[in-house]
Amino acid sequence: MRLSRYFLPILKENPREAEIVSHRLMLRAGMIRQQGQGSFSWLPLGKRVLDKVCQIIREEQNRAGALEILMPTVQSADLWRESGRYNDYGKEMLRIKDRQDRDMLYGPTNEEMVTEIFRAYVKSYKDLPLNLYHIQWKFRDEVRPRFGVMRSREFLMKDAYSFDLDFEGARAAYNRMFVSYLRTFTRMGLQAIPMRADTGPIGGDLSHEFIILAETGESQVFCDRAYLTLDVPGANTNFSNDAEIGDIVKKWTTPYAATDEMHDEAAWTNVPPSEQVSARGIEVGHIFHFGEKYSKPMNAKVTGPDGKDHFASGGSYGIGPSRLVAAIIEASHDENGIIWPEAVAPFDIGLINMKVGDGECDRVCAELYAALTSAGRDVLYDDSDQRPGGKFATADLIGLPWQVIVGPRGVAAGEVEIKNRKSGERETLPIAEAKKRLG
Ligand SMILES: Nc1ncnc2c1ncn2[C@@H]1O[C@H](COS(=O)(=O)NC(=O)[C@@H](N)CS)[C@@H](O)[C@H]1O
Repeated sequence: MRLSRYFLPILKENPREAEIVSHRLMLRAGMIRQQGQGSFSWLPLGKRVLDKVCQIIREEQNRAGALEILMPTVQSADLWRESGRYNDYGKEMLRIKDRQDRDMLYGPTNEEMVTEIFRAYVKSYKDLPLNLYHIQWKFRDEVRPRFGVMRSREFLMKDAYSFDLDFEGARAAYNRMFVSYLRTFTRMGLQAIPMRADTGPIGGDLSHEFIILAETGESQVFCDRAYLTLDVPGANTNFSNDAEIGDIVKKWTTPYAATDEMHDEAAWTNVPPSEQVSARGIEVGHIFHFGEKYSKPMNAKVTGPDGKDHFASGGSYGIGPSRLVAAIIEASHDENGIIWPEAVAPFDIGLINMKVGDGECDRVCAELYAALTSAGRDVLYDDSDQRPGGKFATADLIGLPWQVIVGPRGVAAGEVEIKNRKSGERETLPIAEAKKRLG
């Protein structure tokens, strides 16, 4: 992609409304634009990152056996009246009237709707286990939206919903999602720690939040240092083996970890002081087991092996893709800007032409762009008329993992400079070598 043909509204100054670094950098890097309170447009650079985050989530949900669907954002209030949550949900729910004056709402979550889908088709335990998920926009009229997309009113959520015959099956479904989350956040370059959590308006009695440690996090968390070095399940994890998955969950829930709502001071004293980590954290995922909370009032039941009817035992599993974009920046930035982990970077390489219009520089840039692109790399070619200093600042700000710097002196010697954004390491090498190294 040529920068001269892209849409990247970089801000030179720090926007005063941004209180935390991710909000500041997302605005300055031209990734988002605020459209209203807690409501944002995703501009081209931001949308590329959001899509990569969603793709990793999708791959790991599919690996764990969940099936992707897509449900509407606007829901009928009648469904929520069946579960009893229409009144309970409170002021966070955006309530709407349609032209026939029917009560509608902009979905804050989809437990009722997915239960309606389930009860319409699934009648036998032989059709279980079933886990349906979607990646869909939600609206929650947060009393205090802030920190940009970290706590917005309209936000993207992956929400998965499992259905099983009994608690044993539902616990196995919960465990599969738990392990899937460990893999998901690791692939984004994040260290997420599962913590026993409160269940709130979703309900149930078994819940874990997945928290990444960051000093700007809204949650206060306490955990054993052991979590920082546990090895994350590999791509060969057998999600069909309940025992194997259960062992992984046991390993990841034995050392102490709790959010402040669930913190147990007595248990905490059993953790050696040298092993105690008390920090701020960002909740990037939250999983719940809630049994018959929705299937019973909505009469979603299956015939069991005993020939009797059983209300499905359910769970729901949320991840915040739009929040994750901000969380990744909180976890990976420096004073010059964002440092994208390769797996979610909007482009792999920033190609910087220090002297646009110079025949040799233009030629070498075109050659490198063609070679790297045909090698499958996403290249953002800064062919703008900015001065070199401004180009370097932009490249550091938007945080692409690699920069290739093409200058007149270098090309005269048949060389270019490559720079790794994370380490800051620079290396001058022959053009052919650069193609090989980054291609
Ligand atoms: N206001 C918000 N802005 C951005 N992301 C949010 C917001 N509220 C929640 N999220 C993200 O959405 C995830 C899931 O939200 S939740 O309320 O915990 N869970 C649910 O709604 C369940 N229905 C899971 S299917 C959270 O872990 C968080 O990462």
